[in-house]
Amino acid sequence: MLLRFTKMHGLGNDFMVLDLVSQHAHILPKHAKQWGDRHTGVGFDQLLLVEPPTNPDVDFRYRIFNSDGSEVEQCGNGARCFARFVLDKRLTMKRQIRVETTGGIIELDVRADGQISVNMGAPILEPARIPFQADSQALSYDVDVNGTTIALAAVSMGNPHAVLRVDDVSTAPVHTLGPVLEHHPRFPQRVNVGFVQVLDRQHAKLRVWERGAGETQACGTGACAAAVAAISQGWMDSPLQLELPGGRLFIEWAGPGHPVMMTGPAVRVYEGQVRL
Ligand SMILES: N[C@H](CCC[C@H](N)C(=O)O)C(=O)O
Repeated sequence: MLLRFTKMHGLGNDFMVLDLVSQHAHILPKHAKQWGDRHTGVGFDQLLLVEPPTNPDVDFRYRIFNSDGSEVEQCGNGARCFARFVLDKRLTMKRQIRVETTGGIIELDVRADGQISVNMGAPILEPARIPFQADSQALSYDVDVNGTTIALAAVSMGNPHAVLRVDDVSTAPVHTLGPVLEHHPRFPQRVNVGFVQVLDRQHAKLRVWERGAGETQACGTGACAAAVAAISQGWMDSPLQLELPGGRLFIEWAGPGHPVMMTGPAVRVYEGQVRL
């Protein structure tokens, strides 16, 4: 069967989006891996599935697969593209949308200026729920990597993140330390790895090695996790701007127990069809 899809991106973090409200198909991890290949497939960082809700209190369900085929709990840039998609496809007329993901319920606000604000929920800091192996919760943890001690923050936005402070993102070991930490045994479900360079109290640069996708042009949940780590450790204040290789995200967080608010763009690139 032929399936219609839309190719989209949020600051260069790119997605194949499938409407499984109007279309009916059983998508498997192998499809994400096959279609995610940038030479023999569509090519994307993540595959997003838009489905009817399983919960009467929300408008849709949205599932996320990395290009390595792994299904994950949350995707911030994908959430904005999801909101743009369901409006453009007239799957809803609402501009405030509640959607359930494996990582929890998030609320999206499609603003008149085209930017999309997402209530990403409160960050999870308890090690066991991230999950991250640690004797107790802390703002920063020392992790041994092949005999070298790495200081990092551990934060979940529904999906797990490690955040490291660096002096200069352009020389950060994203492609060497990133994959090693992604697979570190203290992160039993692997981890996304953010490298943040603080510029001042309200501006920073960020690069992210994503679990299951490698370095991406932007990572929404990574930006939220980096903001939580920077504010918690007294490096920065809310609201703040994070400059990623693909562009800027605006983050607000009022502290523990409060939700992280993320605002940014979502862009449609082209429509296509794939054969299942
Ligand atoms: N690679 C992530 C999922 C995509 C997150 C990212 N694209 C975002 O915008 O939040 C993970 O395995 O948890």
